[in-house]
Amino acid sequence: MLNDIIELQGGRVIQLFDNNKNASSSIPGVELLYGETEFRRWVSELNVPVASVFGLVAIGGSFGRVRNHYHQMLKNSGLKVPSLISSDALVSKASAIGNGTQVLPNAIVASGTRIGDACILNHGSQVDHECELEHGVHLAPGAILCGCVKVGCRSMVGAGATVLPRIAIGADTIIGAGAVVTRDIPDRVIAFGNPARVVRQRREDELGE
Ligand SMILES: CC(=O)SCCNC(=O)CCNC(=O)[C@H](O)C(C)(C)COP(=O)(O)OP(=O)(O)OC[C@H]1O[C@@H](n2cnc3c(N)ncnc32)[C@H](O)[C@@H]1OP(=O)(O)O
Repeated sequence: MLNDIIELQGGRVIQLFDNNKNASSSIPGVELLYGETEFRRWVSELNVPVASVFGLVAIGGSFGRVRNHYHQMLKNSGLKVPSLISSDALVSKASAIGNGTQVLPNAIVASGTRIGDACILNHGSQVDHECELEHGVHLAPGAILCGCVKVGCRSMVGAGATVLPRIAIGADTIIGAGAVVTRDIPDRVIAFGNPARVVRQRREDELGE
């Protein structure tokens, strides 16, 4: 989908990178290189100014920490890391969206919201007035944040979950798909159900590198 949005906006993907040696290119005609060393070599051999090339991290799921890491790596390499907003999303001019954040088709962002860097607002997600999302948050498809909700760094709100007004969700937390969140949820836990209850802590190895 990111490639579709990029092409619709007149851009073109020229290179893909992955850490997984078994991965293959998802875009016909676009080469896939592996690992950070290859990335740095590619940047050093660019025959255009590095700041004229855009970079984006395409890592979803609950890997906010990994997404933030590579977002920072792209920025440190000198690439431009803009937000990518689908023309089929509805984003209030009175909202602030951070670098590297991706807003996919049918997402809605209301006025007075503040969204950090390297976030994903997936298809059909809704962020109502005056919400605050820290860096690396992922709203899965159809997740709904009512007004004045806060979501901490790297947390994920699962598909179709609803978070009631003025609720605060901590950092590195996952709200399970379909949950209805009626109370504040702390850092680094998994919570789901209606009403959502904390089910367990997240282990270090679940947070990514
Ligand atoms: C484009 C995209 O696809 S973006 C990605 C979108 N992905 C999502 O929205 C997924 C969000 N993740 C979830 O909802 C996951 O199920 C998690 C994170 C809540 C799983 O948490 P875990 O602690 O690992 O739970 P686990 O999978 O071991 O399941 C434990 C029990 O909870 C139940 N359970 C798991 N998730 C949920 C849920 N969201 N709501 C209700 N019950 C659930 C399971 O059925 C299982 O029940 P059982 O013990 O009776 O068999």
